[in-house]
Amino acid sequence: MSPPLTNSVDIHPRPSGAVIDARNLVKRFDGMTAVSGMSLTLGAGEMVGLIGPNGAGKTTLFNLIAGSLKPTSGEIWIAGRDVSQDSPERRIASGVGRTFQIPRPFLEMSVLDNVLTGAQAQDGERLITNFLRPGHVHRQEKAAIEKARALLEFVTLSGLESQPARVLSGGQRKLLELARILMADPAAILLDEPAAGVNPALLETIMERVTALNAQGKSILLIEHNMDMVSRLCTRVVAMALGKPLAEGSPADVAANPAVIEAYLGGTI
Ligand SMILES: Nc1ncnc2c1ncn2[C@@H]1O[C@H](COP(=O)(O)OP(=O)(O)OP(=O)(O)O)[C@@H](O)[C@H]1O
Repeated sequence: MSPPLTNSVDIHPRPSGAVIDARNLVKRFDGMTAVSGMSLTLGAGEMVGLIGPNGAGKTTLFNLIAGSLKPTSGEIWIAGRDVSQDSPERRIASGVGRTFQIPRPFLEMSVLDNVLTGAQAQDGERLITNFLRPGHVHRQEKAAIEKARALLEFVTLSGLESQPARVLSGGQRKLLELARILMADPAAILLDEPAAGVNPALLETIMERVTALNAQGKSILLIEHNMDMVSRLCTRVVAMALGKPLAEGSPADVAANPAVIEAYLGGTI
C-alpha cells in the first residue's frame, strides 16, 4: 500500500520505499508558479492516473520528475535515492522513462534506429573500447538490435522497422516512443497523454501494451484527459489543480469529487 498523498513539508525524511517519491515540489517560472507544493508517490508495480484541468501543472511535474526541469524547491526520490540535482540522463539510468504529449522521433531515421537511440551509452561509443575490444562491442551492438526488434514486435511496429519514422501516424509514433524508452529498461514509466490524438483502433493497442507493461511489473504514472482510459487502467488517481494535489482515490471517487468537478468547470482556475 502506498503512503497517502500529502503536501505537507518534509514528511518523509528517509526513503519511503516508493519507486517515485515527489516531495513538496515547487516550480516557479518568471512571475508564475506552475507547481506549488505537489507531493505524490508511485509504488512498485502501481499504475496511477494523474488528472487535472489544462494548466494544472501535470506536465511540469513530469518534467521535474524526469529532470528536464529543476525544482525551485522540494525533492524527487527515485528508488530510495534523492535525485533532485541529477541530470535527465542520470534519471534514466536510475530507472525512469518518460514519453511526451507530442512525440518527436528523428523523422528521416529508420524506425529501428529510432528505437536504438533509447539504449544507454554503450562501450562502442567509447573510442578506446572500440579499439581494444572490437568483438565485445560488436556483440553489444547485436544484442541491442535484437532487443530493439523485440520491442518493436511488442509495440506492433515490426513490419515498419526499415521505414523512416516520418511515415508513422501520430499513434504509431507514440508506440515507437514507448519502444525507445523501454530500451533503457525503466522500472517506472511516465506517460504524458498517450491517448491524445490517437485513432480508436490504435488507442486499444496502446492500452493493451500499457496494461502488459504493468503486468510485467513496470510502475506507471499516466497523465490523461480520457477518463475512460484512466478508469480502465488505474486503480488510484491523483487530481491536481493550480499546481497542487486536489484529490486522490479510486477513479470513480475522484471523478465524483465536487472539488475536482469544480476545477474542471473552471471554478478554481
Ligand atoms: N517553460 C515555461 N515557462 C513559463 N510557464 C510555463 C512553462 N511551462 C509551463 N508553464 C506554465 O505552467 C502552467 C502549468 O503548465 P503544464 O503544462 O504543466 O500544465 P498541464 O496540467 O500539463 O496542462 P495540459 O493538460 O494543458 O497539458 C501553465 O500555466 C503553463 O503556461
